[in-house]
Amino acid sequence: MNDGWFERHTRHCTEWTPRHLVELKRDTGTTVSLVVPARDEEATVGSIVSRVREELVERFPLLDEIVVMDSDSTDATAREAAGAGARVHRTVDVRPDLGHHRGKGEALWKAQFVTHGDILVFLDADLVEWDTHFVSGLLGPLLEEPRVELVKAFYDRVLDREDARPTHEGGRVTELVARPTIALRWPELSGIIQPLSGEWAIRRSLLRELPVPVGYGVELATLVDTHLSRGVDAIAQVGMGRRGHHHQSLHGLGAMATELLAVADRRAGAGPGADTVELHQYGTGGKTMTTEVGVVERGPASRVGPPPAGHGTGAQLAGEVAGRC
Ligand SMILES: O=c1ccn([C@@H]2O[C@H](COP(=O)(O)OP(=O)(O)O[C@H]3O[C@H](CO)[C@@H](O)[C@H](O)[C@H]3O)[C@@H](O)[C@H]2O)c(=O)[nH]1
Ligand SMILES: O=C(O)[C@H](O)COP(=O)(O)O
Repeated sequence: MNDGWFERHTRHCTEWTPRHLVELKRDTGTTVSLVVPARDEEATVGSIVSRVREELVERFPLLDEIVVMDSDSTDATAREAAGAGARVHRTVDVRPDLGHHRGKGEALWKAQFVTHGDILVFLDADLVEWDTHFVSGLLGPLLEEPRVELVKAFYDRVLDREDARPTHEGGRVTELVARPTIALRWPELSGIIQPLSGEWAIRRSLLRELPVPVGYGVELATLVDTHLSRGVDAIAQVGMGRRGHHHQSLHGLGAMATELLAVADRRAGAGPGADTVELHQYGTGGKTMTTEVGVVERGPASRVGPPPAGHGTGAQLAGEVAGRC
C-alpha cells in the first residue's frame, strides 16, 4: 500500500454537513447526477428514491437529477421508482443502436447517455440499513479536492442470518475474492476498505474514458482502472457507518466471483477470450447447475459516437413525477 495513502484519503461522512456540501457545489459550479441501478427491487426502490429526493433535492439542493436505471426488471420497480420521483430509464431502451447486455455494469454504462452531471453518484436499490449520507458523504472529497476522481463508500457490513443474531461477517465475495485479488495484483489498493461497495461517486470525465464490464465486475474494474490510469491518489474513501442490504445465495455469489476474476485476468493480460463463461455448480446430491456468466466489457463511452439520425438516446418511461429531479 502507498505510504500514507490511507491517512490522506480516508474520510468520514461527519466531516461535511449537507449545507456545507451545497456551498461547495455552488462555489465549484459542479452538477451531480444520482444513478440507482435496479433489477426487481420493487420492495425498496421507492422508499430509497423518496428519502433521497426529500433530503438531497428538496431540503438541500445537492442532486440535479435522480435517475433509476431499470435493469430488465420483471416486477414493478419502474412504477415504484417513478412514483417516488425518479426519472426512470429502461436500460434496454437506452441507445438501442448499441445493443443490450444484462447486468448492473450495463445499467451504469448506459446511464452515461441519459444523465448530465459532472459527477455521477451510484447507489444500490436494495439497501435496508442506510441513510442519505451514503450519497452526500461521497461528494465531500470530490467537491473539495480537484485531484480526487473516484470516491468509494465504506461501512460495517451486517450479514443477517435466520439462525443467529446479526453478525458483521457480510461481504463474502469481498473477503474471498476481491481482497485476495487486490493483494496479489494491486497491493497499492489494499487500503480500500470496501472495494465492492455499490455506493461510489466518480467524475464523468474519468468514467467516460474507462471500459465498463456489463455485470458485477464494474466496481473492481473501475477501481483498478482508476489506479492504473490516474494513480491511487485519485481515489478517496468515506466512512458511512453501517450498511445492510439483501443478500444473494452462495451460488449467486459464485457467478459474481467469476465476473470479478474475469476482470482481474483481463487486466493482467490473461482475460477470457469469450463473452461468456460456463460456471458449473452443484446442489444437493450432486445436482448440476450450469450458469452462463457474461464477462463482456463495454468500451469507454467517450469512443461512442452519436446515435444514428432519427434515433434518440432512448425513451424515458412514462409516469415521471415532474419536479427538480
Ligand atoms: O443485473 C443487475 C443486477 C443487479 N442490479 C442492481 O445492482 C445493485 C446491486 O446488486 P446486488 O445483487 O444487490 O449486489 P450485491 O450482492 O449486493 O453485490 C455487491 O458487490 C457487487 C460487485 O462489486 C456490487 O455491484 C454491489 O453494488 C455490491 O452491493 C442492486 O440495486 C441491483 O438491483 C442491476 O441493476 N442489474
Ligand atoms: O460485497 C460482497 O462480498 C457481496 O455483496 C456479498 O455480500 P454479503 O456476503 O454481505 O451478502
